[in-house]
Amino acid sequence: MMTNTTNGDLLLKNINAQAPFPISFADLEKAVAEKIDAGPYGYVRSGAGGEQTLRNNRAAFEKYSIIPRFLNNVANIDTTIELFGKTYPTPLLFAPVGMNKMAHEDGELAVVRAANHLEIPYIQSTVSSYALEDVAQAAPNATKWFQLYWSTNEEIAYSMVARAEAAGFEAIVLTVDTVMLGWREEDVRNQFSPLKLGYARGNYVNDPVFMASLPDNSFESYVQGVLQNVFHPTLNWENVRELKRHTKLPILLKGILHPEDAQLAVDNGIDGIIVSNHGGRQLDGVIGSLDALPAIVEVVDGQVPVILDSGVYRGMDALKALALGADAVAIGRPFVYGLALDGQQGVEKVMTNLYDELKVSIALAGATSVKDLRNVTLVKNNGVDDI
Ligand SMILES: Cc1cc2nc3c(=O)[nH]c(=O)nc-3n(C[C@H](O)[C@H](O)[C@H](O)COP(=O)(O)O)c2cc1C
Ligand SMILES: O=C(O)C(=O)c1ccccc1
Repeated sequence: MMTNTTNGDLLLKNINAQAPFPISFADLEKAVAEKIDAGPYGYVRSGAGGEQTLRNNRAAFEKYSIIPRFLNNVANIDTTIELFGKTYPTPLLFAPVGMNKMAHEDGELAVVRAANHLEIPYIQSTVSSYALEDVAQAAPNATKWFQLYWSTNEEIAYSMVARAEAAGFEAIVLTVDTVMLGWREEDVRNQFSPLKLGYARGNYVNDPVFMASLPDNSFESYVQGVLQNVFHPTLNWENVRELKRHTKLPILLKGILHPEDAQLAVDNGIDGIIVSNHGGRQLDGVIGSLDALPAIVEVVDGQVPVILDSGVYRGMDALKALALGADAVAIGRPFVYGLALDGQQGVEKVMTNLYDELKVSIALAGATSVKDLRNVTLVKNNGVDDI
């Protein structure tokens, strides 16, 4: 989308807002901590183990600085991107986040409506509160991708993929970093398990293959069935090749951090890569996802799109990831906080603020488009490394 930056309204509309809405990630987090219970809040906020990965994500963004260029006429900037042959007005995506009823009764329905309104691709989780068919019906025109958690019983995985195809989802995102749940101490502290509380029901109770696999229709059998299937430590490249044979949709792998895995993904005919450490929620002590990006961009070399998530909390973070070669960025916790605070409207506010800051930042860096950001000069550690 060509955006005119001369109207000066981007910040004033927030300053003049009737009901002030938190704008920074820290303020969003604080407001949500005051609004929802400690269990769900801790579940969303926390990282695995000692939260080193969570800190590494932020540290990676904080390490980079821009050396801007001026006198470049930045009155019109183009924030459009293209993915799998479709054009989108912003380089943002909704990362797949499960169990949205933890944040708001409208859950994924509110988020996909926001995605539709803002023309931002929506990635629905396997462990969503609402079924993928209901999400599709809530926003038939939104671009929707389906995030697949492999199932121990692979027929369940294929059944969900077939349902997603039938419901108009346009890509499959196979998450590879969650073959079992990370070591999450905050949830132990709070004795909180959303899976056991039934928040992940949507796609499972509506799946004929899953339901036929249960001994009976009790809630306990359902919970046991999900736990047995959603964690799938045997996942391997042969499964990826099989999945490819089961769908015509493009397949992305989410959670790639090593350039050799990125190379294997391309060699196996994968259509896109999401560089991610799951927002620091899986393995602790992992490289910040932004720090993993450059080596992956190098081996992928434009053959397939590279999307980044984990720690993108403001427009300037998105700018840095795009400047380092990401084709788009996906947003996780910030939209969940918007959802918790004000449903669909809250999601729209959070994503709009992120986008508005990105627009201002592209212009102030002296660039005129997302592609042009690749030419922006970035330095690490304030440029003092070589001194
Ligand atoms: C509450 C919560 C639930 C999540 N559920 C899923 C999921 O079901 N599938 C998945 O692939 N990633 C899931 N993620 C990870 C996100 O897709 C994304 O990788 C991560 O949130 C990005 O980091 P950020 O929160 O720092 O933006 C979840 C993240 C959160 C915070
Ligand atoms: O909480 C998560 O990050 C997540 O991805 C997940 C994975 C499996 C079951 C429930 C949630």
